[in-house]
Amino acid sequence: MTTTTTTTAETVLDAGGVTMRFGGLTAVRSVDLTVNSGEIVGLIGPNGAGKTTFFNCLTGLYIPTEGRVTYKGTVLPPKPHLVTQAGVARTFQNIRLFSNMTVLENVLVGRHTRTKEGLWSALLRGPGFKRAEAESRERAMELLSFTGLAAKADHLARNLPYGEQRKLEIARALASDPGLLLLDEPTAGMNPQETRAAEDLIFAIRDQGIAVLVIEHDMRFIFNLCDRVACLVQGEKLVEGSPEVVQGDERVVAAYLGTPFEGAPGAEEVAEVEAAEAEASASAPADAAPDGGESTTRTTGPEKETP
Ligand SMILES: Nc1ncnc2c1ncn2[C@@H]1O[C@H](COP(=O)(O)OP(=O)(O)OP(=O)(O)O)[C@@H](O)[C@H]1O
Repeated sequence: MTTTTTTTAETVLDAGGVTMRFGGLTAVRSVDLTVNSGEIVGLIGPNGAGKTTFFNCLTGLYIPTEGRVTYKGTVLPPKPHLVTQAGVARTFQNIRLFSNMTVLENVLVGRHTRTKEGLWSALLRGPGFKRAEAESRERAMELLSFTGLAAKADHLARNLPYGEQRKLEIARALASDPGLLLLDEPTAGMNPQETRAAEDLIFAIRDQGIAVLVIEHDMRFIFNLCDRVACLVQGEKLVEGSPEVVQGDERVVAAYLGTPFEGAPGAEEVAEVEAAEAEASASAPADAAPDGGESTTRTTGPEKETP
């Protein structure tokens, strides 16, 4: 299903007709999605549905084969650092911290897109650089307090427990002062307590005026957190709506359980394969296996041993 999106003054992200092909594989097919200010939007879908590929198209890691992506009405440049500079920050499915740097240093790295001091100023450590450095440290410490990591500012990132490493990734993303934050599986590997804390943190980020788009497999988390949810299946947007609408949609349930329904992307191909298999097993003698091995015809009852 594709919905018509209307650009309003409130639209932060507007992705229209985004398609990404890798050779013969269409990983994302003509996906439209908007995120408005004050919103937390969820992106769900089974493994391989194209969620991360779609994120990569939004953040300049991939240049979409077709479609366009705008942030606050301006087309996003096709380079990750320029996308960050424009106001879109992200975290990754696999944590990407500088593990041998301290927690504070990791956040300072995320701050560099917002500092204007050049290389010479940094090397000569002039007054402009010192002032900018002090401001960056102050902002970084604020973010560490906001994410609950201030007491660990001097710890090496690699020594943080897993849940805190994920929080640190978020703090680092926030250091670029984004208007939109993209989170790719922020609770992956977390225990229930850490997941609840992550939920509170994302609500707090939204309350600071940052729109959020989040990919997640934990359905309870996503339906509790999001104002709107879109479900991708085999690269296409299948359903979009409120958490109540999406979780009650039989097509979403079927996609997760792997049961294709009429009209689902790929359902026709699955039906064809099933019909061909049924025809082949109907025409083959039950006790004959074409390759001389075991017959593929299965009976429903317990198999009897032949004497
Ligand atoms: N760089 C690439 N080159 C070729 N194929 C790719 C590439 N990246 C992704 N794909 C393919 O695109 C499809 C979508 O993958 P993607 O990782 O976007 O799915 P996903 O919904 O994020 O899955 P998961 O929930 O498992 O992370 C998959 O078939 C994947 O193998």
